[in-house]
Amino acid sequence: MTELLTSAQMRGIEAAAMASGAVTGLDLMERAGQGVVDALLAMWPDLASGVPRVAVLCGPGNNGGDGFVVARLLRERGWQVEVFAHGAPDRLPPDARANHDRWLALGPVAPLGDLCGGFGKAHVDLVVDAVFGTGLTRALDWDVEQPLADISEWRLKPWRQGHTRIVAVDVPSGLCADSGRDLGLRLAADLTVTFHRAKPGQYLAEGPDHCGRLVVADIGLPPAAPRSSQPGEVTLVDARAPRSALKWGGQKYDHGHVLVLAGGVGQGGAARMAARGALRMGAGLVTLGCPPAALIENAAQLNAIMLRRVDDPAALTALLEDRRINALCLGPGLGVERAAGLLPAALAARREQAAVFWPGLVLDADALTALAADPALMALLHRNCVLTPHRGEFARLFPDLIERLHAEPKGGPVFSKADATREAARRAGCVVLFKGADTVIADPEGRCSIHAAAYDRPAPWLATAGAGDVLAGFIAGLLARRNPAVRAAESAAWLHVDCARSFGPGLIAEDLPEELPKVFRALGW
Ligand SMILES: NC(=O)C1=CN([C@@H]2O[C@H](COP(=O)(O)OP(=O)(O)OC[C@H]3O[C@@H](n4cnc5c(N)ncnc54)[C@H](O)[C@@H]3O)[C@@H](O)[C@H]2O)[C@@H](O)CC1
Ligand SMILES: [K+]
Repeated sequence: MTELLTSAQMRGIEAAAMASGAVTGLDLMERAGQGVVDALLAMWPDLASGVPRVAVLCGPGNNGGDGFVVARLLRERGWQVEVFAHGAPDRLPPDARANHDRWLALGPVAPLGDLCGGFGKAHVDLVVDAVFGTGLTRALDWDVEQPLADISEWRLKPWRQGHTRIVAVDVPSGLCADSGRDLGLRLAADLTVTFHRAKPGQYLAEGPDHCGRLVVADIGLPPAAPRSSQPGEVTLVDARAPRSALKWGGQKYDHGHVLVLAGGVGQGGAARMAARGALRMGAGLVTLGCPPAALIENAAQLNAIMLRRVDDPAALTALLEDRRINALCLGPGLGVERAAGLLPAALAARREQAAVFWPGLVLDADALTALAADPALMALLHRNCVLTPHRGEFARLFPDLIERLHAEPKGGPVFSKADATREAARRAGCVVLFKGADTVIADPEGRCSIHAAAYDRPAPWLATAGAGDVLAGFIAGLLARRNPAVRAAESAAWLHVDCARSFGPGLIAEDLPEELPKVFRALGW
């Protein structure tokens, strides 16, 4: 898992490094500026061969300080650099002020407001956005928003010659680094160079759409000791996540038995896709449990997946006497009424071996709607449950949290999807996987991770009917294989996107489980 750092955590690490005497603020600022220059030259090597014209936009804090360093380093390369600043120099923090003054020996500083209307007919190769970084505390005022908006518009003018590239220092100005929420974002970047570690806001909400390519520059801050994620931290689900799906041998009963509960006649497709997902994920056995009237329909469609009749809660309780069933999936195509009926029996299932434990339980779709309608059920959730709401289901379950998430952001850092998911998991007492292009997974102890289908992992084809049913099945499969709930959710989210990316355009939900063998092979398994 890759560590992500909020603004407050970043400030803490910087302060600790400076207090230890290992670095000074000026060292860090110089390395940050150098990191931006290195990254932009690596992305656009053609710029190095000419004498590019650059506009550097500097703000009133240390982000602006980084901008003054970039301006100086580019000027020293012989580039034509103009600097525009927002705020009075005598109010700059000391390191930013020092770099402002160093720049003054090389060139003037014009007010940011001079950019209203854009650059006119001038040709500009590169704009460096160093107005606000992690210190953004409120929405942009119009006197900052206007010039940034004007540059955005100016870029699209048909009479302009050549391409103007935008590099954002740390985050595009107006993006909340913690939440990815828009606090007056007007200028999307082609490249964002962030420092030490990426920030949650670069993966959440509006972040990925506005950062362009994301590069993390090392500025010599000490690395955190390697360890698994801790309460209060946010991590990024990375390519190490799918390891929990790896099979090491054993016979089918060693890999668990998933029971997927299905709904009535004509409603079985979603549950069958979930079951197929669980089976391909390596569960030793998968059984579909449906009402008697739907047996023929399901029997006609299933081979490796077993079929059992589950009429009602009593039948489910009886079936769960089979102690080999160690994971359940409720929701896809189940029907809200049947879900409400079966949920108490599913939640009551316990196993006693060395200690009491609960079978893994994925609650999706109709099971979430049933859960939202009956708060008493919420109290029965246990730590082997995984709730997989999309935004609408999350709103039914936690209306106050969605209201906070949708409220117009005023001050920063803004309440984020990570905050909302973490609070939901705490209340539910189980793992919550809040779906989206920015999927967030949290456990009741406050651990939180993000899986973003963005940057080098976009998966727009996943927006297709039934994709969520397969994800529920993937999680159930990994739970049956005795993965902790949070790890099952993270691995499933990663593999789900990988399947979509491996299949590519034209994907339908049925393709996702069938793509898993190819994805596993590509992982070298
Ligand atoms: N934390 C670190 O370890 C490092 C930080 N560095 C840079 O420092 C940045 C953070 O610097 P700061 O904390 O000074 O924060 P910023 O430079 O992002 O901005 C803070 C300043 O802007 C003002 N402000 C905030 N929101 C405003 C708004 N909407 N309208 C007008 N003024 C507003 C604040 O009052 C403050 O004066 C990082 O993004 C990064 O670029 C780097 O120099 C390297 C090391
Ligand atoms: K910025």
